[in-house]
Amino acid sequence: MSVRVVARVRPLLKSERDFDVILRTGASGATEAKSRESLNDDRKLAALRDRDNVVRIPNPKNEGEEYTFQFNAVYDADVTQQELFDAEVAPTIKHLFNGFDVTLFAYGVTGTGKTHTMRGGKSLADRGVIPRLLSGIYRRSRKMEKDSNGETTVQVSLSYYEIYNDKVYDLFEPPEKRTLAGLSLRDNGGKTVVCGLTEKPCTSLKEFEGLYDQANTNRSTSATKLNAHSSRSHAILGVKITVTTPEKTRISTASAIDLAGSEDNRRTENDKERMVESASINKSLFVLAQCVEAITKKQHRIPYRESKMTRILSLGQNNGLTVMILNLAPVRSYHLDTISSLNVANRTRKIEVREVENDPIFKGPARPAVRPSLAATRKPLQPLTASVHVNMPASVVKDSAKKDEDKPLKAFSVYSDRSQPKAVTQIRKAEVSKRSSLSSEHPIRTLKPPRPSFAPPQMSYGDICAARIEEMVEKKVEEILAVRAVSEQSRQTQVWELNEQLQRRLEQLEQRIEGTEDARAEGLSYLLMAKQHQARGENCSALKMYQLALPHFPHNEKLAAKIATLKERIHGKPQARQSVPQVSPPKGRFGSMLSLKKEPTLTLGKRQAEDLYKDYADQTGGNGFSSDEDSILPKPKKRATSKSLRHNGGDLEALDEYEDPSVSPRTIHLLSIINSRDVSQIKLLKGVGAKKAEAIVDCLCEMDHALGTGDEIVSDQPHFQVSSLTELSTLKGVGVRTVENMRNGVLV
Ligand SMILES: Nc1ncnc2c1ncn2[C@@H]1O[C@H](COP(=O)(O)OP(=O)(O)OP(=O)(O)O)[C@@H](O)[C@H]1O
Repeated sequence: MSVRVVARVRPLLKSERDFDVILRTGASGATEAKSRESLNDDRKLAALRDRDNVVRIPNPKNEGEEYTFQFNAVYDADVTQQELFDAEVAPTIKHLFNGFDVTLFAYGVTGTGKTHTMRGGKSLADRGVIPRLLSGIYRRSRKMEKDSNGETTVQVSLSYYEIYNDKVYDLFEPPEKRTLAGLSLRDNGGKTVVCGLTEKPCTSLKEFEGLYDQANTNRSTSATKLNAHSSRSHAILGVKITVTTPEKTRISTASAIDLAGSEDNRRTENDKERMVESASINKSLFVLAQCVEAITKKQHRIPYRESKMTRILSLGQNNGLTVMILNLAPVRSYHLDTISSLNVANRTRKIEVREVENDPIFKGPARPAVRPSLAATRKPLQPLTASVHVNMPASVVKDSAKKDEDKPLKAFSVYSDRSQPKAVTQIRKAEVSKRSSLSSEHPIRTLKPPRPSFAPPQMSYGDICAARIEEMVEKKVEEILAVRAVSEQSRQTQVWELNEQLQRRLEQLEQRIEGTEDARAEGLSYLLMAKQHQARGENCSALKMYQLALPHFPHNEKLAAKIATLKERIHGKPQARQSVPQVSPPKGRFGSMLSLKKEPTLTLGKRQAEDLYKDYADQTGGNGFSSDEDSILPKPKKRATSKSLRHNGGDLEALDEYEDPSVSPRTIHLLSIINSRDVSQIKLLKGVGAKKAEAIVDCLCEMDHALGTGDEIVSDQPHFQVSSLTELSTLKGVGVRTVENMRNGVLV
């Protein structure tokens, strides 16, 4: 069965206008919605399913031409949360209880309604797929338990985690418990599992709502220009259902995935932190698209392992049912992104998923464990006489049937591979010819010469009655099959052992390369950001990003050349350099907060530096800085000024080697944590507690105010960024020792 792909077009947002709509669906919108209102529930559902399942969008290069994409279903803006759930998700619940895994995931560009579809709003009507799914699961559980008079029990447990910047974090754990590396992944019997994930039993919908809401506060979301509550991570909710009857236990899992949306950073105007997230989101979605392409083209290598999200989603590898909800925005500003989403979804539709239910666990005496792949190719061998009869003349069959009545039933049940019946066929042939020879009284010499092991050479067939021969052959067959079964078993054991060894080796290798991969991904993120800065003409920021990328690609001549060209270009424009000293913070109070060895504005883009300079010039009546610089810049709080410039001596020299942030990935990582201003992350650094972390963030905020970039969310201006360890060591509450400690504790 293929992945079921359904498209959902969201309504226009307040800021969008009717005439910008470019997407057309087969259904005729509002009129159809009205006509559906008059129908009862079942017919409504049927009407929804019968709609024309196409999405039409103009060719961006030729508006007169239209592309048409067909999906399993298409839902317009007028389709309610309830209708979507009833049509697409409710039918999967019964499969879930029959032992099938179910995967539901929302895919689309940022701001197209994925979170609205999966989580939804607070009101009853607005609830999304996830709470409705849980409600359906609990309803069915109660019914099953009631109908079986309590003999069947259903247990539900939840896991919830996010993949943020390609690291896995447990959403049931508070953010301060997170480690920098996140949770690791492991392959377990063909499924990817997250190690150390919390699994919470959950007995009612109310309990679920409490857990889910609480966990969502731990999820990484932020405001971007395209979505005020943009998901910055992929969120995966696992609902494990254990159905226990007196005979067996069945476990199945529903995975509901709200993917982060791809972002066109020419439109988002993201800052550095959002850019890093965005690069990671875009990369994982790009890998997903590559996987989809590779699967549909039946390529040997599917790049699942290139991103944690694709590894977990395992599209086309997971058994059970998979539903992809493609979220679409109907307006022109999404034109190219919409076409690219439509293309990916269209390919996904062709991916075949094995509709295999999970094996039940039987109660009572242990049954022989048969691997599913073997079980599929093996079948119990019929008692030999039965197979012999198939090829025998009717008269002989009758005769022997009579004899069979007197014989005890054959109790053996040997399993054999389908590819092995050769031996049986041979014997069968011999049997048939023997029998026919016996019945037609043909001379014995027409028989194939008997193998020595079957009958002693001195034995004369003439002396042996048919029953005796049959008995001997059966005995021999049993012996051979028993030997085969044993050798097959030991072969299987060897294969399993080998597989396990390979698996272990693979895990070790993965652990080893994971560090390298992470570093590489980080390097790529910097490159991406550098390109974006350069495209916007922000050469200083671009240079900085290229320099940050350099340690990840140390022998890349092209990169080195790019950095050199950029440097030349920047130095060739003296006004940028000239502007820098003018915006550098005044000495005195402000200067005591930071080392002025490196001007803070160097961490800002050139354009911002110039803007900043203009701001200051305006305030001083166009004369640039006044003589009393303290009166130009807002005065920082007193406590931030107490830091003395104590780094003139040897301590700082120890850090000098790190002055250039491109020197070590460890330094870059440490600075990125500091610049994230996330107290929960900073306090986890070695030698830093909650108080110190808060003091650091306060100090950085004061720097923003001092530089006029304090309005974090609204302002397009960048925050003050710490760009070197020396600079870090001069922040309030941080000394050289602390910096060394922090740096030593960072794992990269
Ligand atoms: N079907 C819908 N009906 C009403 N409002 C919707 C619908 N779909 C989306 N919206 C609104 O559109 C906005 C963006 O939706 P949402 O946050 O779900 O997007 P998203 O795809 O999850 O974005 P991101 O990838 O950035 O997280 C929200 O204000 C949401 O309420």
